[in-house]
Amino acid sequence: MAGHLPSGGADERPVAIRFESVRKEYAGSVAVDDLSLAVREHELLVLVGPSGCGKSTTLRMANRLVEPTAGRIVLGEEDVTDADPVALRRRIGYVIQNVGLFPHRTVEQNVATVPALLGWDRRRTRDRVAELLTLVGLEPAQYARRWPHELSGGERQRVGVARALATDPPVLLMDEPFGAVDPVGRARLQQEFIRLQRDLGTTVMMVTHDIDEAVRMADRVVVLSRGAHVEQLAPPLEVVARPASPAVADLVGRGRTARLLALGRLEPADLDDLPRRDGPAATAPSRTVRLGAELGDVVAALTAALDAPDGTAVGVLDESGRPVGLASAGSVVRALHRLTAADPGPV
Ligand SMILES: Nc1ncnc2c1ncn2[C@@H]1O[C@H](COP(=O)(O)OP(=O)(O)OP(=O)(O)O)[C@@H](O)[C@H]1O
Repeated sequence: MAGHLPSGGADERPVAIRFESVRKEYAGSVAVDDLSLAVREHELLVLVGPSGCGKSTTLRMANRLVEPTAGRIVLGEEDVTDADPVALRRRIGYVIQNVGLFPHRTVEQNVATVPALLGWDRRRTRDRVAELLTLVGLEPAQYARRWPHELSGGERQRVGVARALATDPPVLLMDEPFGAVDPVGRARLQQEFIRLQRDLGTTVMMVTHDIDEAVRMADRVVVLSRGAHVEQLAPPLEVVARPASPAVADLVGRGRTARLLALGRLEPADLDDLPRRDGPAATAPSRTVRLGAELGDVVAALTAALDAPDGTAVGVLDESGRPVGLASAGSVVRALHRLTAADPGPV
């Protein structure tokens, strides 16, 4: 799912938000020590790290809900510390856990919060609300007049996203946006949100403490440790395959193989050769996968093939459906070695 930006391409894009040597102290204790970080336009950047490492503080400094003690935050060309905080927050969408919908306003009124502040006329507001509710998968006729307490957790979260997107802000900040949603609803919301974000091209900076959510959603992951110290900033597969420090390895450690299987893909170097035509008669495997398939899908195909007479390998087809080799358990292990090698080239 992740990694839709061209390899390395994120670094060539213009910067949407830049943190320059940012520091935040609370009554003498340091929440963010010395953070420098650039969020590129249109990217979905996810901050992940243990509780108390400074993720929320970092996010909240971008829209001036928290004032930095030192350093600069630049939004596009503009120093955020010079911006009027209220005007700034209208330009930056913000979604938090449990959404913070206004309980005594309907769904429609909640989504229309910022348009109302901006003095949009009724018709424009109503059209935009309908458009946004449709965008986040809530049928306007069914949902616009409901109250927040008449919604499920996932539906509330969708309304929160619609509200944050009401004026089509170029930048969206999200703090544990799906934290209160059950695991099944959460996975669906994540997928839908990624699609929405790509369609709209919104730059998103998101905070989570869930490494799985981070690697599933991010274009790039920032792993933080105490004081918002950057342990690693890289695409998801790189973080999982080659943790840059013991702290990252610790975060990724449990379930790392499963994550590699979800993120890694089958490449030509992983394959077993096709049986030679003049060799012992071999039946073509009945199951096949595509070159470039997720390793997890290769494992699933191998597992399903176990009952077949030729059960230790599956055929591999290229884009045009031509057989190019076989994939066995050995292929999967080779792929894992390749991905986690010290210098595997671009991933
Ligand atoms: N308003 C505040 N006053 C004093 N200390 C604060 C305040 N807000 C945060 N802190 C402290 O700053 C540090 C970083 O907090 P922050 O909320 O940014 O962490 P976090 O990584 O988002 O944590 P979590 O995942 O638990 O939400 C913590 O030690 C916290 O106790």
